[in-house]
Amino acid sequence: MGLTLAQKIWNAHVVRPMDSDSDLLYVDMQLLHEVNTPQAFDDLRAAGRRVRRPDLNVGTEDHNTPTVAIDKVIRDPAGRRQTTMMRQNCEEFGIPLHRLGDDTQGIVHVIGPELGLCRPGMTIVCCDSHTTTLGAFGALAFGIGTAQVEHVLATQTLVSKRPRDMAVNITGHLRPGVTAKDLVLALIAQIGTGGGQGHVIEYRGEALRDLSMEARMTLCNMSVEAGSKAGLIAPDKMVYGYLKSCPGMPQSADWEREVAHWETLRSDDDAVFDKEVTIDASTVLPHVSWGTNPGQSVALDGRVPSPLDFDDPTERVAAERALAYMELKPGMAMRDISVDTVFIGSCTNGRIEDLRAAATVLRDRKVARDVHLMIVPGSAKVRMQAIAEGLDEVFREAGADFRPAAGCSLCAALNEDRLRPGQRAASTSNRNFEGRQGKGSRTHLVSPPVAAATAVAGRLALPTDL
Ligand SMILES: CC(C)[C@H](C(=O)O)[C@@H](O)C(=O)O
Ligand code: SF4
Repeated sequence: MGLTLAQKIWNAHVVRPMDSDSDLLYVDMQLLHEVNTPQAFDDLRAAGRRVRRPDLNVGTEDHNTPTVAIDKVIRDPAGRRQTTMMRQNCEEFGIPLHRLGDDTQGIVHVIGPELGLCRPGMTIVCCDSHTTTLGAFGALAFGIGTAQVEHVLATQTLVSKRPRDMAVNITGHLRPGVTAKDLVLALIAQIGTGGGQGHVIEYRGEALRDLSMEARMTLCNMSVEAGSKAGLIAPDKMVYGYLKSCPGMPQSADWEREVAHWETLRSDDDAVFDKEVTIDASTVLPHVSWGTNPGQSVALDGRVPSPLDFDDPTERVAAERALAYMELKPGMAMRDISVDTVFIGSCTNGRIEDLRAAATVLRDRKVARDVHLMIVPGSAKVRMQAIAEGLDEVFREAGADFRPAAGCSLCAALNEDRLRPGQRAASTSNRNFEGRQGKGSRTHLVSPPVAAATAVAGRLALPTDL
């Protein structure tokens, strides 16, 4: 029987089997940020251990860091403490750190690719659930907890449960104006937030070949919102083209050899997946979430559903609760929902292509008077690129708040950027749980073009509505 891509990568990294369902895996790269890591370093220190391969660990500062006044002391005490510890820990253990203010700093999942830290066939872990993003490069990349971080620091290996395999077959092609964000929201609405539980999703199908690296990263990023361990896409020319210009890549003959190896990284024709679903990309419309999990999403053309629309009792109760929290009435047109905040950023949609898409909509237009449009680049590099292309001018002219520093910002409200209770945002991020953007805040997940159009209209809107 043939093997799936995920199985091939997994098998190539098994140091030794542990028990019937888990293996000790070699980890090619561990990425770190300031949340969830201080404890791992403390425990390492307490056990008198060193970091086995400081060269295969890389840190950044992203969750707690401010996006304004970055030259001042971080005001929030928790943020200040975690960032300080990150700096001390990386210094003490010899791990390279991309600090706030550096040209290479940014959200961990955005800088990983930029710095050429992820290549096809690698195993990559990070103390963060959206590590799945890096599956866009044909790597097996997933989030781990604090105790596992310590284990990887000490040994560069990890005990992990063998995942099952799920194929998401994407047929057809996305319509103009429909993005990878819409595709993944539609997928999660179809399979549910537990649809990928225990599985690695491999996205397959011709439609993928049209998708840019940014779009593929958006898709893989949100795989975790379907409950999956990882999401990946077999590498192709698009991946090689992206990587070619990244730092540290092999040159000439070595590069050719590497590419020849990457070409073998695909599922065998007779590989068997434990689960398989199909989604026709040509039927996907721009999507927006109405509830408090990413699966509670509908087409923007649609209406807020009624709990009675759900046959499953658990889903019905969840819908009732979500509608109460979101203060929405069944049957209301999604387009009639007005917002006071729009956030464009995060590891889902804070890349240059996302900022370009927003700028295309905002050019020669103004943000609605009562709306605060906050645009936070995913990395310092994205920010510099946006400025080089004059996007910052477009944002300023439109009345948007283009932040001078990169980070997670309003995606998780772990720094000073947060909504007040009752505020409502359209957000290009990935999670819309209760209180995600601040206590009592309400979030509608959208794509970058919809976010920009919504900022102009003051209510959920498509660019074609303007
Ligand atoms: C803080 C971090 C551990 C968390 C995650 O794991 O995803 C965060 O990035 C998030 O998006 O909620
Ligand atoms: S941008 Fe949001 S989802 Fe991504 S790592 Fe940061 S907090 Fe998590």
